[in-house]
Amino acid sequence: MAPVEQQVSNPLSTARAAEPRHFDAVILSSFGGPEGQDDVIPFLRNVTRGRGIPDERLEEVATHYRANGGVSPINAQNRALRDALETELRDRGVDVPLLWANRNWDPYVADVLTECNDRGYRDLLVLATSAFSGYSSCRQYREDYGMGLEELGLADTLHVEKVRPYFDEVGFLTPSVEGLRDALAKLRERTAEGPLEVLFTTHSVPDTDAYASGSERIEFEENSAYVAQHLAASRWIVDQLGDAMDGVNWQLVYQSRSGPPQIPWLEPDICDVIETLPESGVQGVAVVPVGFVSDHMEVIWDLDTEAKDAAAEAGIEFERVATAGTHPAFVGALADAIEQRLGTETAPPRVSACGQGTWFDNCPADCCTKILRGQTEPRPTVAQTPLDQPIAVAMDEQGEVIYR
Ligand SMILES: CC1=C(CCC(=O)O)c2cc3nc(cc4[nH]c(cc5[nH]c(cc1n2)c(C)c5CCC(=O)O)c(CCC(=O)O)c4C)C(CCC(=O)O)=C3C
Ligand SMILES: [Fe+2]
Repeated sequence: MAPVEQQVSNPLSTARAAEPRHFDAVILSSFGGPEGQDDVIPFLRNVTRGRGIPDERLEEVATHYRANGGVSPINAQNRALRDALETELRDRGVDVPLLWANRNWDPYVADVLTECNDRGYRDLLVLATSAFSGYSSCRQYREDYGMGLEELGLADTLHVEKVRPYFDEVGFLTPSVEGLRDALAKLRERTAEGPLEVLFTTHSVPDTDAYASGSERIEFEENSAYVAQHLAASRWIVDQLGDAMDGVNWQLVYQSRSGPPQIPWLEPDICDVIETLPESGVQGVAVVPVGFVSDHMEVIWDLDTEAKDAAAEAGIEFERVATAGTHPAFVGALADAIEQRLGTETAPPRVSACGQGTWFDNCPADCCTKILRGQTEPRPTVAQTPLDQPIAVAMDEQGEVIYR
């Protein structure tokens, strides 16, 4: 568990909180995935529209889905998460409908916005299945809704906000702590006293995305909110394990790179690292997909197939830790975050287990900006704090919030 002094909200977390308000509905918002062989190519075209992903990469990724019957596990996982969260909210007496929408597959964001409008839901709270700051993980969700509203002519009718990135929630990190403890115990049984390695893994992104993540007004480790948050989450998980980490090295690695080879993405790649582990005598590797919330295709293919094969090739033992999925601690943390936005009487304080304070409810306008090819300005976006408004960037030693 987090140290006791972290169990209360701090001034930075409070300064970054939006005023609690009424929402007519919560929309669990995700990536989406194909549900059969015929969906695979249309889905991949949706994902890569205007992104310059080479055709060979698309064909390669298609084979991952094809091998699984053309079905991504992600939709079933999101249905399960929606059901679990719906039950949790009902058990808490929080009366708010929970809908589900995707960026790249049915049910699409625009269709769900239309449905909300038809049902008279005007104030909507988006909850993304992504825990970290970053263009793909946070801002793009705000753009999905900004563009959807504009397309439908509903920008003045519907009001959309988004739940903050929740990478620093105890409830999000707990499943990884439990899973890593089990994985290390299993590896110990199979490797006697030899050194072990823990690889925390997340989606690689182009360097330009990584260094644009967060706001330029805030300083981050490695100059990247995306990298800094993953490092903080990984360190916190390691700290919780205590003695179980004796003789165990850890590092943050990246997976699922795409895009043309001449464009730099975050490194090192997980499989490249696994290859070199025998050189330092490592006998077993535990892989923690800290960057993902469910065991979707990028987890079961890139880790359970490719990384596992790389470990076998290197002659070392392999364990992959489960993602948060529908773990009760995670579902509870998501329900807490919703209650905080609604301002219910039972809403717990905002607690950042591994950051200086929780992230912004409404991201600064300069957060994770990305101008896509053929554009001259950022796309329409919801749920942000205008540029001319100061933001809470840090907290000094006296606990005073610094604005910039
Ligand atoms: C940061 C990040 C997350 C984590 C945050 C989050 O969870 O949102 C994530 C999640 C996911 N990515 C997924 C799938 C894909 N991502 C692709 C492409 C890309 N991802 C990127 C980044 C991320 N992606 C980027 C910078 C690209 C390049 C093109 C672009 O800028 O858009 C491509 C195109 C082909 C390829 O190049 O691989 C596919 C098929 C699935 C679904 C898995 C399933 O079906 O179970 C999920 C959950
Ligand atoms: Fe992706």
